[in-house]
Amino acid sequence: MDKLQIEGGKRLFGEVNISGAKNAAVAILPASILADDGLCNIDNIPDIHDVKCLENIMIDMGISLTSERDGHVKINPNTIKTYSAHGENVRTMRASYYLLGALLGKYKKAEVAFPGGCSIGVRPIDQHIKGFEALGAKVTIEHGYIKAEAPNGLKGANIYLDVVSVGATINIMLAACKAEGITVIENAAREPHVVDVANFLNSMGANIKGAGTDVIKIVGVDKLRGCDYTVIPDQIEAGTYMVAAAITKGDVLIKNVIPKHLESMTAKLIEMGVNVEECEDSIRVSCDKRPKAVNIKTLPYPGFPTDIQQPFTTLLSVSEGRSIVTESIWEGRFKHVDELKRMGANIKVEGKIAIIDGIERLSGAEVMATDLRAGAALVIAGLAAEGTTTVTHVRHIDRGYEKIEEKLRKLGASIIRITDNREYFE
Ligand SMILES: CC(=O)N[C@H]1[C@@H](OP(=O)(O)OP(=O)(O)OC[C@H]2O[C@@H](n3ccc(=O)[nH]c3=O)[C@H](O)[C@@H]2O)O[C@H](CO)[C@@H](O)[C@@H]1O
Ligand SMILES: C=C(OP(=O)(O)O)C(=O)O
Repeated sequence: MDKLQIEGGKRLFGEVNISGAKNAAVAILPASILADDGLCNIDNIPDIHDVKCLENIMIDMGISLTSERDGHVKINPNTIKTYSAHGENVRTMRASYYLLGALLGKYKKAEVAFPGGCSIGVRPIDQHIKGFEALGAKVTIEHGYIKAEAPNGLKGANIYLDVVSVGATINIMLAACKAEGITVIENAAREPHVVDVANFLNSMGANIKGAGTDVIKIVGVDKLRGCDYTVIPDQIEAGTYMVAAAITKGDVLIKNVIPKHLESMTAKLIEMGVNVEECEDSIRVSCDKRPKAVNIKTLPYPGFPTDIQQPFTTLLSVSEGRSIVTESIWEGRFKHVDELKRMGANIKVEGKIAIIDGIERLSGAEVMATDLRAGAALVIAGLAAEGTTTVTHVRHIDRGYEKIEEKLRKLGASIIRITDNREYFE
């Protein structure tokens, strides 16, 4: 199993390019199934493990998918041979649940194994099921599979989500864009990736309005066609490099971003005394002093993203004063705290709250990535710590970060990947 070994204490300088957004790409790939004719040419697909899993699932289903250089993927979905998706790849990732909405929307039947994803708390899909049922589908759960079918077709409906759910909002959009009549999703998620998927579907000929607000209106259309599309940049990868620049007292230009998507993170860094300069499609983060403690509460967009909470916790662990972090989306998203404590952090978790008393410096240790962003948080800790940090279970990080050690090395970090006990420098 791969490990990342980091010699801490190097300030990060230079430029880093942000890849396409994981949580948009993993929805747009299954959304391409909805094309009735023509090819989907999608650019800026990140080179990450979750994308490879999804591509393999789709290829196994008979879909013609070629992944070309530089994040370009070409898809002809109409060679599909089955409406059933199963196997290890489906069960290990979260976003395989989007195959349900896409298959149901196009073929009116779908059978998909229960999804996996980060172990960050209970991850129900009741709102997805409620949405499919409101559109007229019969949904059953048997032998580890979710089966949805609508032999008489899907009909538009008004759906009020009981919780703001990214997955349910996107899955309902996928199922509804070819349903008969109008679907309205109320209390919809407003994340940039929700908007990106709506824009992709509209480029295919769908009629979706209101994405980015909490009311989305979908007027069903008869046919969708392939299109050319470019996935938005990953706001969480960008946030991760923003934190890495701040914690190492570096100066980094983070390129290929949409600064608007980063506003909640930018505001917190400025509150901490970090310098942030916004340009048109890049953001420069520099820091010349120890950041100040702040309080953070995770919320659905445009609030502070839960997915960047763990990297920020690392930064707060070496900031001056006491910070309170409230995680209000996932009840199990503090697993990185025990690992940070191995590095000397002074953090107490009480239910949804972490109380962090900043220390001067972390000390390197062997720590385990328990999930994707916990892994990123520990890499960031290693960059700032005194001595050597070894982060194990790197496969979690590889799910969502493209070439993390390569990008950090280019910024001056001392980081190597150890594979099967052999070190390699790419
Ligand atoms: C692949 C992907 O895009 N993953 C993201 C997606 O996950 P995911 O789509 O799984 O997260 P949701 O937005 O659905 O979950 C938000 C909250 O709603 C609850 N809930 C959700 C669905 C449901 O049917 N019932 C229910 O109660 C969840 O327990 C959670 O407390 O959004 C999360 C919240 O921004 C992010 O952390 C994940 O990175
Ligand atoms: C929780 C995350 O991913 P997933 O929903 O795919 O597990 C994440 O990207 O931080």
